[in-house]
Amino acid sequence: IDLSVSWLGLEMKSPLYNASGVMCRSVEDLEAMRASSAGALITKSCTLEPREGNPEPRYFATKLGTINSMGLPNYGYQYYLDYAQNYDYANNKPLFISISGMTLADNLAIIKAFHERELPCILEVNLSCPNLPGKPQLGYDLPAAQNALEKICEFYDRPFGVKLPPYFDVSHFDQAAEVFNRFDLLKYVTCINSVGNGLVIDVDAESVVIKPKDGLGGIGGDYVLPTSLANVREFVRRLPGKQVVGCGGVKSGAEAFMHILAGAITVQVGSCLYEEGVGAFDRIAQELKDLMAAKGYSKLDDFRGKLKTL
Ligand SMILES: C=Cc1c(C(=O)O)[nH]c(=O)[nH]c1=O
Repeated sequence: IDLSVSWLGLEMKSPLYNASGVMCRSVEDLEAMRASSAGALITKSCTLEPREGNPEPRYFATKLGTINSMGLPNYGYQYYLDYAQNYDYANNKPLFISISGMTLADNLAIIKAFHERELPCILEVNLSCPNLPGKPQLGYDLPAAQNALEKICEFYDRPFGVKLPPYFDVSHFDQAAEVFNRFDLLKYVTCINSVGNGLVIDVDAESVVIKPKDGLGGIGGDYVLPTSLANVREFVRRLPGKQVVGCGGVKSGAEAFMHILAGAITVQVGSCLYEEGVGAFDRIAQELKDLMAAKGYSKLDDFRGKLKTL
């Protein structure tokens, strides 16, 4: 059973890696990811300056998933640029860098800094952080997203990706795809980021469970699986020549299989990785292999994008 993926001129031994934000803020986290059986690693979205993030508690897990309002805590882009500069690309799994500047100017400055160093890492522009009080998600402001992509593509000349929020209306899939299809160097989209501004309530305490935004936070885990699968399948249909990375609700081989059946090129693990640790990559990969074997598949392309309709 072969789980390898070849895309973006990269080779991955496993389709599984972390969702940005989980196990990727510090060098220790990144080294744990690099030492794991994940097929790649992506850094925590970074800003121009280091950020503490939102007040705690800002993360909570339930039986069905997670809620987070971290508020973009990160060590500032220079920290991740240093890591990317010292990374041994020839002998390691692919490295992705997530970028989420507080303003367009910040995003352009960070991307320029990476561009100047001509590193093999792949940039992923986050259009979907739901947890910055007062900051609308670029992914939900398509003219602004298009403007940002135009400004980036004025100078950035290498393949890159974007991290998308979930969309819930077919007209929005159409409108978003119309923007993304304008940019040849935009080679992939990652669907989805957390489902923004959910509210988890503790009945006993009669209280919210996280402090920021009076309890509102991005939702992940089982709660979001059908939404993430729909976003993957709808963007695969609408973005010819681009790839879609599946993210959302992956906790076993079955969900990884679903994402790939829906057309995902690779699959990210967020909430489950946060709760279980890097062992999740070994377990999920084995479950995926067992599922493939039971179905007579020997490689991912045997079933990728072949979701049947009725
Ligand atoms: C980059 C900020 C994000 C955060 C955060 O740092 O609050 N949480 C998410 O679920 N998704 C994000 O994109």
